[in-house]
Amino acid sequence: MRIGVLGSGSWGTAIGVLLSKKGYEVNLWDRNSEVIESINQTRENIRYLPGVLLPAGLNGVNTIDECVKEAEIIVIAVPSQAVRKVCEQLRGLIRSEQILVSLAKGIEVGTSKRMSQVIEEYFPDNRIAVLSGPSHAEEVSRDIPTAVVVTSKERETAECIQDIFITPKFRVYTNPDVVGVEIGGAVKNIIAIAAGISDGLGYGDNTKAALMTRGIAEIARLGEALGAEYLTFAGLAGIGDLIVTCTSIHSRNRRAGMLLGQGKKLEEALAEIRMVVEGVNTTRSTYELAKKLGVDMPITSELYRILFEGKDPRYAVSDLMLRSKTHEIEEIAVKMW
Ligand SMILES: NC(=O)C1=CN([C@@H]2O[C@H](COP(=O)(O)OP(=O)(O)OC[C@H]3O[C@@H](n4cnc5c(N)ncnc54)[C@H](OP(=O)(O)O)[C@@H]3O)[C@@H](O)[C@H]2O)C=CC1
Ligand SMILES: O=C(CO)COP(=O)(O)O
Repeated sequence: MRIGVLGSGSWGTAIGVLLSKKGYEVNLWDRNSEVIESINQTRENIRYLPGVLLPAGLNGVNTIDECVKEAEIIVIAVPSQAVRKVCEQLRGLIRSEQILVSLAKGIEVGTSKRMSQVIEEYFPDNRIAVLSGPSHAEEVSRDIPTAVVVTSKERETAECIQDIFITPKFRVYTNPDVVGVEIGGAVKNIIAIAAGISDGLGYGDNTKAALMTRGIAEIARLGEALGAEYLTFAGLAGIGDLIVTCTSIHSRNRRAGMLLGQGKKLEEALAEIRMVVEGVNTTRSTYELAKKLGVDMPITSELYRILFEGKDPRYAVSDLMLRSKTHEIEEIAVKMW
């Protein structure tokens, strides 16, 4: 089987390593031909995944056409705001029997669309799957045990991708809740920036636990308003990914937050990280979406003010603490009192 991976950033490369180690022939494309040349010559992605040997079955290619032409599976591994641009480039190159797998975790700015919705706009006749969950590229590429989830509208598509991606070190579960899996994967990045800010300000474990727990509450509120199943947020794409992103040294979202908490400006933080920090754009799109749907998302709203209106993070924390007092879980309060 041949698989085409679009985007040789850290995640595209790590997934390329996993699939080629499993014996598939993997073509890896990137818009930057120097990266591809360097990958083919040195067998390492020095910029995005240093220290990981790229197997011989992982082949860098220079054109998107060459990458997808003979592939049965096409993996889209670019940042979320670039998914539409890549779909534009794929127009006329895709056959209806090819399965498209989205790895991007974000919500599109301007349309508030999930990534599978963007892809479906361009390729309505193709089967589409989404792979998500707690999975840092630095660990997956080094065979560190990881568990993720794959979702699709069709059970067969999810199970097909499960079979292709699963390894003894990369356990893949299926979940039919496309909305829940995509919302969990996208919105946890907002909470991870907030958790990083808390660390950068020198706050403690209590603060972070509060942010994570109240964070999953607002993620689930948004998800349910969009039709997701509440229990998905108790799973790998929900609390699982939230835990790893809020606590890992590998998380770019958390690291960006730490720099903001230490007093850096957003532009300075992003320039220092030099990789995508999905939570920034997703804060904008989620803030707009929550406003439109009338969903209360206090952490997202405060982060929006910090990122885009220059609010001092310390005032944001105290404004969160001083909100009017309320029940922890409204449904339980109504049921039991
Ligand atoms: N890294 C991880 O551990 C994980 C990441 N993800 C998700 O995967 C997605 C990709 O992230 P990741 O690989 O980490 O990002 P990186 O920042 O590591 O790499 C992004 C890659 O996408 C390329 N790119 C950026 N814009 C475009 C564009 N318009 N057209 C084509 N290529 C483009 C970049 O090219 P260039 O160098 O030229 O800018 C780079 O090769 C994100 O949504 C992320 O949330 C999900 C799970 C784990
Ligand atoms: O989604 C991820 C891990 O599951 C990657 O998170 P970061 O983009 O914050 O590094």
